[in-house]
Amino acid sequence: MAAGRVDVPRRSDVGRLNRGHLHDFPQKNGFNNPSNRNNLVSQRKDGYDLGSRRCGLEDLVRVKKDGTRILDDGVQQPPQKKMKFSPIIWDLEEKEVRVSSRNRLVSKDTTLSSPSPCKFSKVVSNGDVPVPDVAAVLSPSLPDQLFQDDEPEQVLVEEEVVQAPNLFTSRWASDSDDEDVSRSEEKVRRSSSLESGECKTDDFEGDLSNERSCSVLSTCHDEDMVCKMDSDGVMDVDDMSEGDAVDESELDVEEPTGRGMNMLLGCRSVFEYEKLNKISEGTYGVVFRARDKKTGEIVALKKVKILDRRDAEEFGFPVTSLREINILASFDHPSIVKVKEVVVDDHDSVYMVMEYMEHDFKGLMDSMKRPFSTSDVKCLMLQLLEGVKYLHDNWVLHRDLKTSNLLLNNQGELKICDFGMARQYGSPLKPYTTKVVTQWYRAPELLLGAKKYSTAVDMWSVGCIMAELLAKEPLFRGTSEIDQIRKIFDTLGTPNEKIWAGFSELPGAKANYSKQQYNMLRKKFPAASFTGYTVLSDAGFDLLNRLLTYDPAKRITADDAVNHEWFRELPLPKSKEFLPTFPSKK
Ligand SMILES: Nc1ncnc2c1ncn2[C@@H]1O[C@H](COP(=O)(O)OP(=O)(O)OP(=O)(O)O)[C@@H](O)[C@H]1O
Repeated sequence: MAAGRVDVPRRSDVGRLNRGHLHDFPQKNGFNNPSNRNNLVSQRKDGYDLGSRRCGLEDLVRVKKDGTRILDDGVQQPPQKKMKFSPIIWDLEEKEVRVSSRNRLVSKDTTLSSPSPCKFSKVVSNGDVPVPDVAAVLSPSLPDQLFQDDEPEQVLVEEEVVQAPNLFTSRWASDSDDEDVSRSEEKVRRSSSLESGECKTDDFEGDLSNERSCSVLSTCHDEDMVCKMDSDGVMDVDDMSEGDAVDESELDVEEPTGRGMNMLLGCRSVFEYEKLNKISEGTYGVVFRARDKKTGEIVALKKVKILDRRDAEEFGFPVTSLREINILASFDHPSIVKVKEVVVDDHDSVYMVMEYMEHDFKGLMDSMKRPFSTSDVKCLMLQLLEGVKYLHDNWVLHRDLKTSNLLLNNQGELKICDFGMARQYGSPLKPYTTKVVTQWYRAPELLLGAKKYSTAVDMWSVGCIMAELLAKEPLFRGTSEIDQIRKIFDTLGTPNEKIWAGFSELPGAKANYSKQQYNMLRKKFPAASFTGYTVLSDAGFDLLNRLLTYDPAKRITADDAVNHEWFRELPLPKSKEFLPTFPSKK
């Protein structure tokens, strides 16, 4: 453990132990390794930073025996109040956008200090969907004057602060950062004289050499999305289409790291980068290849798509993008694409600056003549599973795992990208939208309309990806939802109550499906083949079968999949450096 760090037991450990569905899972051929309950420790040994957190508040917060925390200023904090994983704070009560004392974050962590050139715009509702007003993108370093007013008992404490790269301690900081920081702090202090901490920063513009304000980040509107706030004033961005519950119960999820907090604060200009070419244009963003003018480093710039700039006031900042920035900026794992910073342009368009990855697997496999070898696939699957395990350990569902969202660089590193559909989940499960996961990779429980689902939906997608990596073509290519279900049933057999308890109660289970009695998957992946089918050992097939298990409660977890026998039998997983290289896409 690094000096000055304290180890905080992770909630995800508790959750995993409580999930219990592993007990239902049939023990077969010894492939089902018991869940590694100590995986967090072992992960740290492997260099993954999952559990270690630096508590920057030791001397700021004293804890009474009953768990009540007492701040230095004497404010008592109710026991067990946790900050949710969100650097954005919303205020439902106030009509005007403002910094509310109720949303105060207290931190003595100077590494989290940053100027906060916030420029807030009003939130506009379309009248149908209740859109809450945005309070602020808060800087933990906002001066106390800003908060010295009402309701001290509701002060939120950021309990476990992780030291992490941020704009002001990273290489992105300019030489004059210290000066800029203190200057902008001074500006914020002055602006704090505004009523109730309203943060008006228009007059910062042009004052900070390399920064622009992030006005867009304070507005949120999406047809199907609303941003909920719990009683603590902490945002829970949610998708309200498809009858998602407005469950006010405390999700109470910890923030994986503290990085996200700072990403959204002071933004540099996109003109620090030279755009080279467009890589791709997706639903939520355009992705460019670009060069950092200072360092020459090649990066990927993902421009957040706002439907029509003229209507930006109306449409606001897409929630999917807020989610993505929130999550990506907070995570730090070798299998998750890194967001280096968030930048804006002259028109307040927002860009995520990401590490550049030369390939995505969809494009790659389209251009490959032959499929990956078994040891290549094992290497790739291990990286994917480690990434998914990290997400699930940190209470995040990706909900859109597919080959085009898996990137590969020339060092053989696989990274998961596109967290636009990702969201936190909690225990007990709440109903979520089922319109997630691109159809071909969508789990049967989603296709059949289950509103409560969990990590197993990602594991199904991983199964589809494993099959695709092996065969170089998608496993279930449905042309519609019903065709997707049909294709799955035709291959894996039509499910019933016996193999999937609760199946018959699913909304989609009432339809009259043709009865396919047998699981035909082995035919597609035989143990030996002279006909060109992809060969897969018994252990490999066992893993694939467990990933593609109907009953989500019995589907293998990322934790168990990482430890599956297949990865230990010959041929062993290739090491990353020996993966084949491919001509870089431009
Ligand atoms: N860091 C990166 N480096 C290189 N290419 C990237 C990077 N991030 C994304 N891309 C490319 O851009 C494509 C789209 O990215 P992403 O999925 O994040 O955008 P999106 O708008 O959410 O797309 P979609 O609508 O397909 O979900 C990826 O498939 C990949 O080809």
